[in-house]
Amino acid sequence: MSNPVYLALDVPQLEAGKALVEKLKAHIGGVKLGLEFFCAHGHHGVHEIAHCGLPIFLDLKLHDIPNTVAGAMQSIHVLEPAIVTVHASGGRAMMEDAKAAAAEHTKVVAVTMLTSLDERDLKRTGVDGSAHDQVMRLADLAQEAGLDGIVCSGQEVGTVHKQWKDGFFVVPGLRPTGSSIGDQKRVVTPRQARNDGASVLVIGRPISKADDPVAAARAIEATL
Ligand SMILES: O=c1ccn([C@@H]2O[C@H](COP(=O)(O)O)[C@@H](O)[C@H]2O)c(=O)[nH]1
Repeated sequence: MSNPVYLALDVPQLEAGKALVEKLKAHIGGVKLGLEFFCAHGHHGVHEIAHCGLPIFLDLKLHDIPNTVAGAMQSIHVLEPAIVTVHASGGRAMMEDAKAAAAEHTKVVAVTMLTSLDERDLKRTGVDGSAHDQVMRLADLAQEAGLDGIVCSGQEVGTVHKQWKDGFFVVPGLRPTGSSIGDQKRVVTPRQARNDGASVLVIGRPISKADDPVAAARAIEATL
C-alpha cells in the first residue's frame, strides 16, 4: 500500500523546499503545493519539485465563474498534477466544467469547509447548522458534479465515506497526539483519519517545522 501522507510544502523559498522534499521523499507519498508556493514560484517551481519523482497535488482551491476555472484547469494540464482542488461553494456548474477541463489522470476534489473554521465561523458567513451538515451538503454537490472526491476534516470523513463509497477523500488539519494545533480548528490524528477512510493525509507544519523533519515523518508513518 502506498504512503498516504502528502507533505504540505508551504515554504516561500524554492531551494529550501527542494531540500526538504529530497530529505523526506522516502517517508512521504506525495507533495502538496499550495497558494504560497504557487504564487511565489509558478510552473517553474512545480517542475522543480516534480523532479523528486513523487505525485504532485496542486492545492489551488480554484473558485471563480465556470469559464475562468475551466481555463485555469487547462493552463495547468502541462504540470500533470495528480490532484487539484476547487471550492465546492463555487457551485455545480463550476465543478462540472473544472472536471471536464482537467487532464485525464488528474483527480479533481472539492474543498467543503476549511479545517481552520468551526461552527461559529460558519454562522458568521451566514450559514446556520453544523459543520457536519455543511460538509455533507457540499459533498453531495461535488458528487453530483462528477468530481473524484472532497477535502474535509477528519471529523467528517467517516460519515462522508459511508455515503460515497468510492470517493477520494483528502484530509488536512492533522495533528499527531501532543503536537500544537496552530490555526486549525477541526483536528484529528493521522491514524484516526486513515481509519475513518481518508485517501490522502495532508500534513505540513508537524513535519516541516519539526526540529527533525525526517524523524517526525517517520514517527507519523509508524502510527499508520
Ligand atoms: O480545509 C483545508 C484545506 C487545505 N488545507 C491545507 O492543508 C495544509 C495543512 O497544513 P498544516 O501545516 O498541517 O496545518 C495547508 O497547506 C493548508 O493550506 C487545510 O489546512 N485545510
